[in-house]
Formats: sequence, C-alpha cells, structure tokens
Amino acid sequence: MSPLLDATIAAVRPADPAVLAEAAAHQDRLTKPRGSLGVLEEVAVRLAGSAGVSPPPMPVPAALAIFAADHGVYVRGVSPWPQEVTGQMVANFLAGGAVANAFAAQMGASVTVVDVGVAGDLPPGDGLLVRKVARGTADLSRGPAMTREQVVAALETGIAVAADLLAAGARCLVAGDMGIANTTASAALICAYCDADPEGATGRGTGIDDETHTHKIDIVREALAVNRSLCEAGPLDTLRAVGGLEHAAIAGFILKAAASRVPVILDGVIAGAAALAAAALAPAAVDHCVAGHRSAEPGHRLALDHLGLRPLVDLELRLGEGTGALLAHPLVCAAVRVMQDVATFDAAGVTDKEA
Ligand SMILES: Cc1cc2ncn([C@H]3O[C@H](COP(=O)(O)O)[C@@H](O)[C@H]3O)c2cc1C
Ligand SMILES: O=C(O)c1cccnc1
Repeated sequence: MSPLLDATIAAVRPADPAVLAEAAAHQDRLTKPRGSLGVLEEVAVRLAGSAGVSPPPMPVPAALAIFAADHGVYVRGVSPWPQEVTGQMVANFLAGGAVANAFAAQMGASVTVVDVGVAGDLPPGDGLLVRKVARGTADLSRGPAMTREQVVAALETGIAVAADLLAAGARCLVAGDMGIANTTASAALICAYCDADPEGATGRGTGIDDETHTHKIDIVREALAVNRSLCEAGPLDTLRAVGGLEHAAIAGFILKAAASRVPVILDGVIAGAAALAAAALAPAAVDHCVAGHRSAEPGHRLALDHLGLRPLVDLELRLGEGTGALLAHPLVCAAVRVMQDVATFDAAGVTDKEA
C-alpha cells in the first residue's frame, strides 16, 4: 500500500485486557452503587484499555480536524445544496462562524480545517491546511470514485494531520467533515462494509424530499453494482470505489489516533462510514474510538452496530462538521474524572454492601 499506511496499521494494537479488567475492578470500588454511572463506566474503562493505563489520562486538550472535499456524485442530483457550499463553509470555519466553531469554543477544542479535495481553489487562511489530493472525486455511480494513488494519499493526509495534532499536544482527536453530497458516499460505504441494503442505509442528508430520496437510493444501488468487483477486492479498494477523499482522510486520522493509543471521538454518518474503513483495515482501531453521538441518518445506526459502538448522545443531530462528537467530549472527560477523583469505599470509610 504505502510505507506510512502500512506502518500505521501495523502499530494499531487492541485495548490492553489486563488494564480493562483493572479499570472495571476500580469502578466497582468507587463510592457509588456498582453500574450506577451506566454507559459512562464503560467509556472510562474503554479509555483505560485504549491508553493502557488505569485510570486513563484526561482526554484534553481536544483537537477537531474538519476534512473537506467534494464529490463527483453531486452531478446526479443527490443533494439539494450547491456544490460551492463546501468551499464556502471552509471559509466560514476559518472565520469562526460555523456550528463546529461554536461547539469547539464551548468545549475548549482547537479547530483545524483540511482541504483534502475541495473542487474550487480556496483563499489561504489561518488554520487551513491545503492538502488537495484531487478536485473532488469521480462520480461513484459510474465507476470508482478514486484511484489507488488518491485513496492512499488521502489516508496519508489523515495520518499526517493526526500526527501533527498529537505532536502539538492533543490528547483527544475529534473527526469532522464537510462535503456536499457526502452522505451519498457514506451510505454506499456503509452498504459495502456492512452488507446492508441501500434502502435501509440511505438517509435524507441535508434534507431532501421523498422523490429525491428514492433517486438517491437508486444512485447508491448503481454505485454498488458498477463497483461490485472492487468492493469485493478488499477494504482499501472498497474505500476508493465508493468513498470520498474526506472519508479516506478521516480513516487515516482514526488509524493514527488508534496507533498512538489516543482516543478519537467519532461524529455522525460520515465519520461512522470512515470508521468502518479504518476498522476493515485494522480491526483493533475500534478499541480506541468513542461514538460521540448517533445522527438521524439511518445508515449511522447500521455503522455503529457493525462497529459495536454505543453512541453517547442522541439529539437527532444531522449536521456533521464534528458537532455531535464535540458535544460528547465533556461526557468523556466527566467519565475519566470519576476514575481519577472519586474515593473508594475503603478510603472514604463508606460501607460496601458487597464487601
Ligand atoms: C450550510 C451547510 C453546512 C453544513 N455543515 C455540514 N454539512 C453537512 O451536509 C453535507 C452532507 O449532506 P448532503 O449529502 O445532503 O449534501 C456535508 O457537507 C456535511 O458535512 C453542511 C451542509 C450545509 C448545506
Ligand atoms: O450524520 C451526519 O453527520 C450528517 C447528516 C446529514 C448531513 N450531514 C451530516
């Protein structure tokens, strides 16, 4: 594939089983009824297993990377929004005006925007990394979206961005996306990796009427049919056949976080589809992922079920940009804080009914 990608995949290790057991036992010694923190207990144990130490380190500071790219399938009329909105939103992110900026400011996360494949040229700006692999993908409903070189370059971009953020001190990575028509590619990826039917996996994205929704399902079906042999050839070929440049970059970003034993909080259906690709390339990568939220897109539920991840927040969000993942960050921090701060029954002199 590529030396960087191969090395990153090889470095992805599963959660440490001894640390998982130690963390679970520690949860049970804390001054609360066992299991009373529900899913938050699982999250803290998960982060301990991922980091290889219990209690796990506090996942701060968090760094959001928004990977932006365009999609050839746009020409098939699958999104109600003009394609130039991708580049315009990049400018909005750089100006601090998007929802992702508001949430990142609220959560104390940094924001990095990566042009991994926006169709138009973007004016340079503070916080923009221009890593254009192509000016958008090819139309996945007519053939492969990407060449092998392109998908590898996009994966490497995600790996490099994660590496730089980690080197700058980030201890939690958050994956975001921007790309008009990318819910179509996400649906196709989910069908290919989960063996799902386009009807159940294809949602309304930014908001389409019934007729366009039916058409979008047909487009996903066409994409899977025309790319069938590539989708059967392996996980990398599946990603290049029906994915987007931002999906590939997010997959690389997840792989690098996993290889570094740093948690990565997943966002909605785009990050979910990218996580399927990362997990297909390195199954243990899932051990280092936290599902930030469940989006309203039906395919997202299929992806999370396939990955075995339980979302922390379900607020019917359907935005992307990393917004749902950012909302979950304080919950992840609170879960870790419990492990670090809460007294044990012994230390606090509280009677444990199980002792
Ligand atoms: C103004 C605006 C801001 C957004 N921020 C994220 N998305 C989200 O919507 C797009 C995917 O939906 P579809 O597949 O229906 O085109 C992606 O860009 C995604 O990030 C946005 C979309 C719009 C219009
Ligand atoms: O699930 C998401 O993140 C999503 C849904 C619709 C449009 N954009 C993103």
